[in-house]
Amino acid sequence: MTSTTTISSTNSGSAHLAGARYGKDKVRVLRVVRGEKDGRRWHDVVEYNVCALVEGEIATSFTQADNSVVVATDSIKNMVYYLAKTSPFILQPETFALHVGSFLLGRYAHLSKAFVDVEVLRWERIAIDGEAHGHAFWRDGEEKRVVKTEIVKKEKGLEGSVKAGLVDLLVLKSTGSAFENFVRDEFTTLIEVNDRIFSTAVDLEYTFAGPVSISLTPDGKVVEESLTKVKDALAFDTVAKRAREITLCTFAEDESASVQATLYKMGVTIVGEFKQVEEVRYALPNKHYVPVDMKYINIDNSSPANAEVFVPLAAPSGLIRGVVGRK
Ligand SMILES: O=c1[nH]c(=O)c2[nH]c(=O)[nH]c2[nH]1
Repeated sequence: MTSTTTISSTNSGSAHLAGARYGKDKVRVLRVVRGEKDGRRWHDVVEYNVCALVEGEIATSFTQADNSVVVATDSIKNMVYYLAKTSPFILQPETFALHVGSFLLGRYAHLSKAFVDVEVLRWERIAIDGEAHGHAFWRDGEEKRVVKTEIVKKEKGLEGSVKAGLVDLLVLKSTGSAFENFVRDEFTTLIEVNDRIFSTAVDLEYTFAGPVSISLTPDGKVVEESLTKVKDALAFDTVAKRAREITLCTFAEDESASVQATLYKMGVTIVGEFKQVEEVRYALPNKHYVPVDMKYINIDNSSPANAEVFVPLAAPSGLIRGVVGRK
C-alpha cells in the first residue's frame, strides 16, 4: 500500500511556528598568525569548530517558503572564514565569537540575535630540549575549550553574553577518594570504601557577568574597541587558564568524600577567585573502575588496601551535576 502526505498552508490547523533559528555548524577553521621572536619564526595557530546561528525576521522562510529573508548558511560560513582572516581577535575565542555574532547583526537589519559557539582544539607547542618550538605543534588530547555566546540587537548597539569552559578533560586519581555513609537499604549492594579510584571526564561551564555592550557604527560596522574593552574587562584567557588549573588541582589534592563534594569545592574556588564569573556548572561522570575479584585463585584483590587490578566500566556511569552560584 502506498500513502501520500499533502502539506499545504491550509492544513496547519492551530499549529504555528514557535521558534526559528538557523545557521552553519561545524565550520572548521585553522588560522596561522605569523610572527618573529628573537630573530626566528614564531607562529601562533588556532583551530576552531564554529557554530553560528541567527534569529530574526525569518519566519516566512519556514512558513511561506520565502527565501528572500534567508542569508544562506553558506554565506554565514564564508563570513566566519572572512573574520578568521581579518579579525584582530582570532586568537581569543570568546572575543572572536562575539565578533562573528556582532558582524552578522550589524550587516543584516532583519537579524536580531546571533548564537556563536566555538570549540578550541588543543594544539600545544612541541618542546625541544625543554624549549617551546616556534612553529611545530602537537594535539595534546581530545579536551576542548568551549565558548558559547549570545548577541542581541538593542536600540543602541548590541548586548552580548558569554559562557565558556571545557569538555572532555580526562582525569584519574588512584587514591584520595572515598565513598561512605550513603543510604543503605534493600537496594544497596555497593560496599563502603575509604579508598578508591576516582576518574572523570570534566565538563565545565562558567557564566560571565553581563550582558556586555558592543557598539556598531551607524552603517553597521562593529566597533572593535568595544570588543577590546569586553576582552580586557572579563579577562577570558586568565579565567580559562585558572579554571582549568583549579579543576585539576582540586581534583588532585582534595581528600574526596564523593564526586559531589569535590565538584562543589572546585566551583566555590572559581567563583571565589573571579568576580566576573557569576556561576559555575560542572557535569562529572563517575567513571567506575572496579577491582577484579581474584578469589578464584585465592588472591585478595578486593579490599581497598589490596586492590591493584581494576576493570574500567564503560557503562553505566554515575553522573553528578552541580551549579555553584553567587549569593
Ligand atoms: O562519589 C560518588 N557519588 C555518588 O553519588 C555515588 N553513587 C555510587 O554508587 N558511587 C558514588 N560515588
